[in-house]
Amino acid sequence: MAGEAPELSAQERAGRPFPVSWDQFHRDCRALTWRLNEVGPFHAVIAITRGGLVPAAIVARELGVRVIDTVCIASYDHDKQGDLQVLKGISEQAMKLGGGTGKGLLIVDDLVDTGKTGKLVREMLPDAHFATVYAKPKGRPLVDTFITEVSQDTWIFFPWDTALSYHPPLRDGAA
Ligand SMILES: O=P(O)(O)OC[C@H]1O[C@H](OP(=O)(O)OP(=O)(O)O)[C@H](O)[C@@H]1O
Ligand SMILES: O=c1[nH]c(=O)c2nc[nH]c2[nH]1
Ligand SMILES: [Mg+2]
Repeated sequence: MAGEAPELSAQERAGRPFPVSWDQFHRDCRALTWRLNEVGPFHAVIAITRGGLVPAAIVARELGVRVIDTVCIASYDHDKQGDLQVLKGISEQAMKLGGGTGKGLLIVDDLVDTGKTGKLVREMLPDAHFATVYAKPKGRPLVDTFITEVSQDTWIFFPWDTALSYHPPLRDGAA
């Protein structure tokens, strides 16, 4: 409609950038595992793809868990959230390991933002433990264990989505 403000993407609404390096991400995943080690043992790790694949590999390695399954969910197209689509559900074998309710299973994702993705997976596995590396306030109540909370107006830039590039000096107006 004429005069209507254009819709802002999640990233535009989230004014503060929070870039995370591979090094930092690895350290944060290890810190997450220290906490999870007190909660387990776990029969299997369920990674919420795609972002959950990277922390799931690191956490599973540290915890000595070799059974890893995926639940494949798409919601953001870059930084715009649409309807959640479950592209692949949890395998029958992993469901069995969790007694049908997820008991003894560990769900891993890179972050919770609005909490929509986490809520959907929790409904599939109500008794599973849900861990993320980062959490924003809206999604935080859904998570059992996380490492770093960032404000809702922050956009986290993960190392697999970014590359090194030139940054102008602060005095030239760089943020
Ligand atoms: O709490 P929410 O608002 O639901 O957002 C969190 C989800 O968004 C991102 O996934 P995305 O849908 O971008 O897919 P991807 O993991 O394949 O990048 C992120 O990896 C979480 O899974
Ligand atoms: O790379 C990302 N950074 C974020 O802060 C975020 N929130 C939802 N989905 C996200 N993806
Ligand atoms: Mg994701």
